[in-house]
Amino acid sequence: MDIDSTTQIFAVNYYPPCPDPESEIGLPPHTDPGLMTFLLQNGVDGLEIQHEGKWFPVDMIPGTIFVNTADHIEIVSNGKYKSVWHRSVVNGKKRITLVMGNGPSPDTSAEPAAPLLRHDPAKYAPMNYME
Ligand SMILES: O=C(O)CCC(=O)C(=O)O
Ligand SMILES: [Fe+2]
Repeated sequence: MDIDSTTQIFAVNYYPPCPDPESEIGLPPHTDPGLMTFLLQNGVDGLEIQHEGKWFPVDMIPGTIFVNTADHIEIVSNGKYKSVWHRSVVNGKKRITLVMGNGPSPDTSAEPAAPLLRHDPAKYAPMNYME
């Protein structure tokens, strides 16, 4: 995969305090495009990741950056690293997150890395960022 030029996405998420967290969702389940996503937060937890069909809260260590594997890593690694399904729940506190997504340029075709195909068939067809 050619990564001479890249796509960087920067997003700020604001989750206001919610009086009824049980019946609301901050951000619905999704995976991120790109290779990896870096996330910082204001000390208030709310991110959850899915593992074997169940949701688990991320107990973020203060002062650290949380790194999520994203869609292109799954393709390039031929499925060895999965793109993590995640969502955000709300609670009674204001929550702010800074999210930085990193990936190849939009027209770059991502495909399973050739050395990984010596013993295994390709599980993904080549596709570009927008697909
Ligand atoms: O704010 C969060 O906890 C997650 C944000 C997120 O997943 C995203 O912006 O893609
Ligand atoms: Fe995300």
